[in-house]
Amino acid sequence: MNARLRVTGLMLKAASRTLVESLTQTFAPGEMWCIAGPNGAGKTTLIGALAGLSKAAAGSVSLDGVDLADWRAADLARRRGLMPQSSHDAFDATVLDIVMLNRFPHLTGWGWESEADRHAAHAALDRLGLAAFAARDVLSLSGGERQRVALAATLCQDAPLLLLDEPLSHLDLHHQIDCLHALNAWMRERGDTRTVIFSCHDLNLARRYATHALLLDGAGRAHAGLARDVLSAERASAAFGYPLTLIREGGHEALVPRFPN
Ligand SMILES: Nc1ncnc2c1ncn2[C@@H]1O[C@H](COP(=O)(O)OP(=O)(O)OP(=O)(O)O)[C@@H](O)[C@H]1O
Repeated sequence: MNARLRVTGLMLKAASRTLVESLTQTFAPGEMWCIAGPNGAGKTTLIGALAGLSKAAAGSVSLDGVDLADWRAADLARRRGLMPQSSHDAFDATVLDIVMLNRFPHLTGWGWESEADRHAAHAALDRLGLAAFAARDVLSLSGGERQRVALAATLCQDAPLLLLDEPLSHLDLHHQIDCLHALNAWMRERGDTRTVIFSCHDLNLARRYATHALLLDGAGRAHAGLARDVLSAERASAAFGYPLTLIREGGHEALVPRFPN
């Protein structure tokens, strides 16, 4: 089961501002894409359009050759998972129940969860080091713990296309790396049939873990390609309006700001 997302001539606007002028790109199975760019560049807007939640000013987005607007909601939910930037919990619920909610597209018959759904939820919690949290009230979690639960829920949906809006924003470095490892492992175990698209402000994590990057410059331009080519010191400096330099040390690379003296 894989998914091929195709964007053709996509134009995105916010009021009178053009966020993306014209984007044509395929997001293929086995690829992990990072959407990067300065605040307000349009990362969340783009993810909304890729998910089929918001309408573009022009162009189209198709999944497996079918325009997103033509998908039945239930079928689309089995094909793409979306992790929004934040989760708002209004009621008490256990972490396990929250994760299990994302099995909804797979339920059949009377809509009761099966043993397989329960197993998938526990496996997703295990994958993100959250097994001990299964019975905890979701309202008692810290921001970072809640974010990892949201990622576990999205993985539990087991859709071929995952769209993750800043999945690492509340996490410390250790958990950021653990989550990217977990995503990588999830993709590999499924024979690189899955496509992951996530937005992220940490260019070094993106360079290390993403196969591809889409860099929005906030002025309508979007650079797409292999992560290390797109997130170069030159391109990133221009997009973020701050001089960056690439340093190399013992086989590691990092983009660092050139702080003024
Ligand atoms: N209804 C609206 N009217 C005017 N501008 C809007 C509206 N909705 C969104 N915008 C603007 O669109 C731009 C893109 O927003 P978006 O949330 O996609 O940016 P982002 O790249 O995800 O930013 P961040 O890194 O801060 O999360 C922002 O400048 C935002 O203020």
